[in-house]
Amino acid sequence: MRYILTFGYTGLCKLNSKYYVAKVSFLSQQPKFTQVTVKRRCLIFASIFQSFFPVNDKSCSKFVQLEACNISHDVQQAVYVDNMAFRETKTLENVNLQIFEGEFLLVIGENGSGKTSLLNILAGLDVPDQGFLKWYNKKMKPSDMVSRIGIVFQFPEKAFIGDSVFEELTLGLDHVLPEDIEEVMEACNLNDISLTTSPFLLSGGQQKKLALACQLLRHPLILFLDEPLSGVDSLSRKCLITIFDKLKGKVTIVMVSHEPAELFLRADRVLQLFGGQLREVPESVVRKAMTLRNLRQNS
Ligand SMILES: Nc1ncnc2c1ncn2[C@@H]1O[C@H](COP(=O)(O)OP(=O)(O)OP(=O)(O)O)[C@@H](O)[C@H]1O
Repeated sequence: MRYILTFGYTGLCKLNSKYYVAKVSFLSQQPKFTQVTVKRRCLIFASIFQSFFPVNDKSCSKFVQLEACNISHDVQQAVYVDNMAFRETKTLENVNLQIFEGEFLLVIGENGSGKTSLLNILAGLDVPDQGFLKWYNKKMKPSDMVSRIGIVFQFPEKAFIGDSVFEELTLGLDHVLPEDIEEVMEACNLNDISLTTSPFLLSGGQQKKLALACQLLRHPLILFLDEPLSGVDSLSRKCLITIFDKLKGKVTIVMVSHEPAELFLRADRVLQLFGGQLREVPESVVRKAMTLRNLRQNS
């Protein structure tokens, strides 16, 4: 079998000598095809792609010939951090961490414990003073990672630059189908918002959902989410959690939260930042915390 794929969830296919991008939607999980000019071929993470769109003769519709090259099955670690310290914020010391492809990692910790600092380093926005960090066993260059990392900041409005919701959603993207926009807006419970509205005029919760919608349109390999549920109402909370459930296992998610009730049992691992170091919260502790919470809610 031959196929060419660009990074992530985007497949390149050939039909009648023309190339098409097969975008596999996070949300509907259906491939959509858009004609493109091929600029480069590169390594793909077949395991991720296949979880969405199993690549075999049956799953490719008749008219799609998936072509050629370079498939890597051995990429397991999305992020590897060795003995890292970040002293600028006086928060992180000797942090060791491996994040696996497709994992949903939840990082908890008190205010000021360094969760955002850690996220910024993992996303390549800050450089540690000590230790090192690599993505995908160095198979991806940091410059390539930039476009493959999605980050939703704690205060996303600080990062908005578009004059309208539409501009914010499509900034830097070549091919955006109107139905893709519609799909993410609906999934993020933003369908009542006009695309011409300024992102700065949205409420805090709407801005958070817009920031996530922007990232979903970009099909990141790793999604970093800083307090995604804070400041959103219960309906939006449910809708965001539904999105996280859909993404789970298909994209690597690193989420920071200090109010993790709904997230505890969804995460594959829960890590706590304490005294500058990361420690794993055992599953038994997570389950006990959830049981106590349920008991309190029901009493
Ligand atoms: N740019 C900066 N320069 C210096 N110190 C900083 C900077 N940013 C954050 N800090 C400090 O680093 C510490 C950790 O901040 P960080 O935002 O990483 O914590 P956090 O766990 O995300 O907190 P919260 O839960 O309140 O969002 C805090 O004491 C903060 O004052």
